[in-house]
Amino acid sequence: MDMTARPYRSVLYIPGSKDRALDKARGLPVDAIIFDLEDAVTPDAKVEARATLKAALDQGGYGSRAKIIRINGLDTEWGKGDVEALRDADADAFLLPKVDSAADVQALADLLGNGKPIWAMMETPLGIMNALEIAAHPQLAGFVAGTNDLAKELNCRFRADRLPMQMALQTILMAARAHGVVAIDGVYNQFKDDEGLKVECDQGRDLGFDGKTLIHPAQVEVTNAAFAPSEAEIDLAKRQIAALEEVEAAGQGVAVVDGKIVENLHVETAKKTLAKAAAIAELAK
Ligand SMILES: CC(C)(COP(=O)(O)OP(=O)(O)OC[C@H]1O[C@@H](n2cnc3c(N)ncnc32)[C@H](O)[C@@H]1OP(=O)(O)O)[C@@H](O)C(=O)NCCC(=O)NCCSC(=O)C[C@H](O)C(=O)O
Ligand SMILES: [Mg+2]
Repeated sequence: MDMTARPYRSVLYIPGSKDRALDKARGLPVDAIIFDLEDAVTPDAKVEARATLKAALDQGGYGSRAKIIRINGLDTEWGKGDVEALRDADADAFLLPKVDSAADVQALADLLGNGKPIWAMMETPLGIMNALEIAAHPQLAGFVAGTNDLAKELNCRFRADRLPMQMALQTILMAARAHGVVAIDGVYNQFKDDEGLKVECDQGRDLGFDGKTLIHPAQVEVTNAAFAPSEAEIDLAKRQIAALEEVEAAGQGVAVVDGKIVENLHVETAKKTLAKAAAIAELAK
């Protein structure tokens, strides 16, 4: 699967130890799943979770959802065993927590030995400061913002506007875009607060994130809507493309739509909007 051309609006964490949640996810309209062996699994359940997760992946039923396995850090007692147990599992990528540098990504690449795409949790101060070299690693395909760990490391407060996080979030995005990797926003912890979730989704979308990580099925609908092109955006994209075609036929390079200029670069964005809408429609089939 091409991991960069597909939608990643909703990316749900599922504890790899929980049979019921692993089963529930087969019917949820999420774009991607992170099968978690790290923070969602207690230390006493970590070894057993590998077999539980392997059995769920062997059984399949996750359809077109991207399947990403989050292992424990390679500096923990479980990381290496997670890779050994799951390197051949039916998954699209491996997600490494608390990545500090490109060397951490290389250590996982060496251990995997199969060229599988690697995603990085961006959630440590060193990781943020080294975002560009991490994104440049040839096996690196995606970034996930770990805003809980970041808040812990920064000793910052949780605010609705996420002001203390902005430098980190934007650095993650800059590095991701510089190297063409996917960028997914962090989780919203109050999983019963749809209004707050919507505000945070809209901020993440405004910043440029491809989607948001989620902790509960109740968060899927709001998130899918927030990260999909709206009807108004699709309509505008179509009109921009048509308007530029029209002026180009008359030998000009600038059109005006709704009082704003439209040039080739705007049409590139418009075409991406339509392609994303089409990809989302394809996933829903
Ligand atoms: C938060 C939860 C502990 C709540 O669980 P629970 O009380 O069981 O919720 P519900 O009773 O409302 O569940 C209803 C049904 O939905 C299923 N369910 C719940 N959560 C999930 C899920 N994540 N994926 C799939 N299915 C789920 C339940 O099984 C119920 O099903 P059924 O009985 O058949 O109706 C729980 O949601 C949870 O554990 N969430 C995941 C927490 C998690 O993954 N944490 C780690 C990731 S966050 C993080 O680490 C981010 C990053 O690293 C950072 O630093 O920020
Ligand atoms: Mg974390």
